[in-house]
Amino acid sequence: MIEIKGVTKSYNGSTKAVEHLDLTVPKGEIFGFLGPNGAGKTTTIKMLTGIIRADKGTIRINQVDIAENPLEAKKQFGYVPDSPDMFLRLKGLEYLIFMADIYEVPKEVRRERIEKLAARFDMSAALNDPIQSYSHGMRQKIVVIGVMLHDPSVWILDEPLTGLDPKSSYTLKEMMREHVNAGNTVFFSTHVLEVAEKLCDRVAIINKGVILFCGTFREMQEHFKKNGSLESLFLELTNNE
Ligand SMILES: Nc1ncnc2c1ncn2[C@@H]1O[C@H](COP(=O)(O)OP(=O)(O)OP(=O)(O)O)[C@@H](O)[C@H]1O
Repeated sequence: MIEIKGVTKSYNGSTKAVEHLDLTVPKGEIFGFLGPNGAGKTTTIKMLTGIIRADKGTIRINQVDIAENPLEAKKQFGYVPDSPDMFLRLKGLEYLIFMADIYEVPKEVRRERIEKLAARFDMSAALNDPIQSYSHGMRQKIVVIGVMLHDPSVWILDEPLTGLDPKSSYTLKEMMREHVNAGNTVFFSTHVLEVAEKLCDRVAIINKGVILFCGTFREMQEHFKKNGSLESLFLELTNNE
């Protein structure tokens, strides 16, 4: 479960990237975070994951406050950033072992999980190659596998489907659904309305750091239809597909 209350963040003391954000994502839900470029999605995700601190407000993951108890809070979630270009000199397998070590996944468990997840994402044959040699989609997949290795209950994914081929994208979406069906939480950002429509139980729309809507996709469509001033934003999002 994710609870964001009264969260505000400015950069350089002036640019308000996020203002008075309130959001609760319960267990059992895939939650889509939508918004145009520069809306505040990545800033929110960086605060959720403890990479940057909120100026005001509280963020709790499974009841654990990210500012007060960061280590315990970080054990609750797995995070896939918007850019998977990291640890490029490591081989895929070395990266996964590194992730398993950090999260103290026992040796027998990690081997089984690596085999299973690599097979599911068609990555088994690439595990002994350096990440540097991977395509964008393969880098994305190795990061996703690394996150899933410690089996966190909350997944926080920043544009996770960008660059994935249709089969891997299908696999990841299928895994998101399985994860929430098992009583867990998935929070992900996207520009793509179609993905949100098909996959999310609820969505929020953020623009210029402010939440404009939170509810089901169908409710959102109704909301935008009724509110003419929001129509252009809706079109902007649609045009990003
Ligand atoms: N490190 C930073 N320093 C100063 N301003 C920043 C910084 N990071 C983000 N911003 C500003 O904060 C606002 C929100 O940016 P953010 O990256 O959170 O948006 P986003 O919704 O993730 O956009 P995108 O979809 O383009 O990734 C923007 O106005 C951006 O220019």
